[in-house]
Amino acid sequence: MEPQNLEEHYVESLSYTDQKLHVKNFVWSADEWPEIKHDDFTDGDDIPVISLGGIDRDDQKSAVYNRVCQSMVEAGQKWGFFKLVDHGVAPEIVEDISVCLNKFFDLQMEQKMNGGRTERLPLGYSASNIDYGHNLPWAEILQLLQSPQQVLEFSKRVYGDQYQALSNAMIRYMKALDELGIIIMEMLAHGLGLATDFFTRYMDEKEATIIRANRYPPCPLPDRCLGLGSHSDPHTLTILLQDEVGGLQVRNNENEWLGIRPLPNSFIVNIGDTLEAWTNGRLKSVVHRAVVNEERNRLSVAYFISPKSSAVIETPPELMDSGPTPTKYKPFTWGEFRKELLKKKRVVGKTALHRYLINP
Ligand SMILES: O=C(O)CCC(=O)C(=O)O
Ligand SMILES: [Fe+2]
Repeated sequence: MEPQNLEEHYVESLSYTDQKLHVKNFVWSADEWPEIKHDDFTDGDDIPVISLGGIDRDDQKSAVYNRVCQSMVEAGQKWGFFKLVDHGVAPEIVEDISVCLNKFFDLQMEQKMNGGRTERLPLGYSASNIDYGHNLPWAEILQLLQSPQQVLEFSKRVYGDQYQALSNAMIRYMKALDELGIIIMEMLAHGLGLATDFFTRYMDEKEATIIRANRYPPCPLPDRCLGLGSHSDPHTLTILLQDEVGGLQVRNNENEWLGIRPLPNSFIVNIGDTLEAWTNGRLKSVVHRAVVNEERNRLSVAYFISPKSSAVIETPPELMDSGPTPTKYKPFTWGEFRKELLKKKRVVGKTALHRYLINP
């Protein structure tokens, strides 16, 4: 069918009961149209795979611990991304959250809207992001704080007294990912020659850690729409779960888009803007996006890890450069950066950190 005809199709999966949307409402500006498809992968050209098999956190002098820390830092420098296997999160925890989130997204819109995002609380469920006006994401989104209380409240609003399956799955998953996040942050610090607790000493409170589930419905016009446009993650570290469908693409050092092949039982780990600044640009926060496909729903779950709001993001002496400008960024607190982010509707590409650059 011609794109013009497809554009007239009604998009039930992303329409609210009082707001009917058609494919044409989701067509992006032509310069953003993806040239590679959700399942275009290049053999031998993908982000590194790192295994935590045999890692003992309490034996930081061991050769294997040091080798894996080094490979994490190298991946963070070169790609900003890696796949993590043998990560120690129980398969049933991952299975459970995937099943519960897919069931949630399968509900009728009216029921999902009981947990809808409101002006007061910019979290909860939303179909796309209508307030962007144009370049609308082809995605349903559920965002919640790492707060068992908020998760329970949300589950009860959607499911009434049947709330426990979703809230239990989410609370368990968040706890497991907090633990994994600490291990990774310790290993990155160690690999950079910093005290192992250099980052994690600010991470005992989880007030600003967020879970975001994205479900991308089948799209009749995937070469003109995007699930999520090109962006970098503003937080410190992202641990992303993606199903087997494919759609995550990362921009490499040659500015080309690269499809990330789904790998069973793995997570994708990527460096956020805050960690790039904290490490004086040693670790890179890299632009990525999600493309959609004609046939299948795709689920991804991003866990955005952050320090507490009062943490000062400031380059440690070990990572300063020689020469007249030893640091690239002015110090800032995560809380201040986060407040700025919340004011913006959308951050395109990699622009959020620029105002802290010493030499813009
Ligand atoms: O769906 C994906 O693979 C990417 C999700 C993502 O980048 C995000 O939620 O920030
Ligand atoms: Fe992202």
